Amino acid sequence: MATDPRQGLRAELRARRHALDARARMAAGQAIADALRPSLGGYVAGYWAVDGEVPLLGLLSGPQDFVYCLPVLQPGKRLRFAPWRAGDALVQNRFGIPEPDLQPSSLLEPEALDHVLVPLLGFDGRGHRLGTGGGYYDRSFAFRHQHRGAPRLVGIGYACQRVERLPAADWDVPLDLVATEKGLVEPAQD
Ligand SMILES: Nc1nc2c(c(=O)[nH]1)N(C=O)[C@@H](CNc1ccc(C(=O)N[C@@H](CCC(=O)O)C(=O)O)cc1)CN2
Ligand SMILES: Nc1ncnc2c1ncn2[C@@H]1O[C@H](COP(=O)(O)OP(=O)(O)OP(=O)(O)O)[C@@H](O)[C@H]1O
Repeated sequence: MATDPRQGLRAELRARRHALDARARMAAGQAIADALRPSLGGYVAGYWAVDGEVPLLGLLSGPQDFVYCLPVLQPGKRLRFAPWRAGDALVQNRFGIPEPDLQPSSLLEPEALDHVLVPLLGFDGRGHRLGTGGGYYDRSFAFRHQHRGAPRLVGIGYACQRVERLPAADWDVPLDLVATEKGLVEPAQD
């Protein structure tokens, strides 16, 4: 949307992320994987990092007490999720992001997940998130407005993506936690 006041902020936050070199990104991904691993179990949705996002593949090395899943685009700008292990088949979606090549009947609904590692461009201390602007996560996890149970939504970002306060929209689904290379951020109440 050309008039979305968040667009300028998205460009600024994207530039901050691109300023990090590959080494810093890998180190951040490893630190975040190490910090989160002990708390993970069941079905865990990750993502295939693109555009300088925090890489999560560190989660897949070493012992794993959870089933790692990747998002799969659905009609209506929603997401479902597919278990994925290194070596499993991938196809590119319309944004050029690899996703598992599974029959629709094998995909998991968002409600079936235990933890969701949510990619973000920006976050604030209240657990509000700025994403790429498609509303995919907000739409898919809108049920969290009604009940605060599982899945646990964990934003994944670099510390430099924190802003003082994001303009919150009605449809924003707040994060339960944000993980950065500098540690875990527990959202504060207003
Ligand atoms: N790694 C990763 N996977 C993800 C997301 C994400 O943010 N990161 N998503 C999080 O939602 C979903 C995909 N959402 C996306 C939304 C917009 C664009 C994008 O590039 N938009 C272009 C416009 C392209 C077009 O409309 O054809 C743009 O903004 O310039 C990409 C992915 C699911 N998978
Ligand atoms: N629950 C919902 N139902 C219908 N539309 C929604 C819902 N949540 C978000 N949207 C729509 O999605 C659009 C994009 O939302 P927003 O800018 O918050 O995306 P985002 O969180 O940055 O993106 P993403 O989750 O894909 O990374 C908005 O125009 C909004 O109207």
